[in-house]
Amino acid sequence: MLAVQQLKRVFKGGSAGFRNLHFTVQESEIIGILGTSGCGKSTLLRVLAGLDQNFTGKLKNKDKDGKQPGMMFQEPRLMPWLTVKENIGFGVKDGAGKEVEIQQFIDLVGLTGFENHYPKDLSGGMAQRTAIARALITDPSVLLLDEPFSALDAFTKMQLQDLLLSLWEKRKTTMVLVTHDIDEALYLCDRIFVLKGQPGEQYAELILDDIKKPRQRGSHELAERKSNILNLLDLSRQEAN
Ligand SMILES: Nc1ncnc2c1ncn2[C@@H]1O[C@H](COP(=O)(O)OP(=O)(O)OP(=O)(O)O)[C@@H](O)[C@H]1O
Repeated sequence: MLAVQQLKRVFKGGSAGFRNLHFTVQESEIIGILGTSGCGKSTLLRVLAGLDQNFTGKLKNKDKDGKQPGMMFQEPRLMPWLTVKENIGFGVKDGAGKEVEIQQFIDLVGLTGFENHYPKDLSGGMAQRTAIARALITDPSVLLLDEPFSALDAFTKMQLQDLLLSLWEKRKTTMVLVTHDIDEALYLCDRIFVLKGQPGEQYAELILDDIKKPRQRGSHELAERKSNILNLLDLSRQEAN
């Protein structure tokens, strides 16, 4: 679904981005990207999304039907003059099934009854539900998520993680999730890439597909992996010093 080889993006004047990235994302996988601040995670997602073309190396980001990735950000980026229904349907071509399809996505993300609300009348969690539906309705090859829940309170965050998981169970959408939240990555992901340095480079890959989903938050298994990741991040800090 997604493959990169020797991928590199640095900015003018040598400002850090990332370099030496090689990975492949298989259909239906959820990949986590973890790394200390400034190691190029958001830059990487922009390149994967096709929003930044100033990279070197190889990038394959379209599926066999030519579909492109979809993107979701920390803030919902809804159009304030459009209702929930109109925001979700914005990128959908007009046609006989359009209304039904929009309603299906509204139901899927738990916004039934809020179709005609405007963004200003939504909670942060509801706005992100709208953003998830808007991203998924275009049936992207891969859903790229840039810290999608980091602005939400802990309770809403867990609800939306569960929503994402239930959508994945129903639709098996391939996802790449950039997050600062190690617990979130452990709860959702099949593999986690740890980046380090400036420019960021691939430092480690953790494989979690042996732990069945839905996972138990705070379980012994996840706690063990968490301490693993913390060690990796501590090591990367020591090396940087
Ligand atoms: N448009 C730009 N021009 C110059 N430098 C940039 C630009 N965008 C990002 N950078 C630099 O690239 C590096 C990586 O930025 P990026 O936002 O991708 O990191 P990040 O890992 O997502 O950080 P954080 O976790 O803090 O969000 C930073 O050092 C940043 O200063």
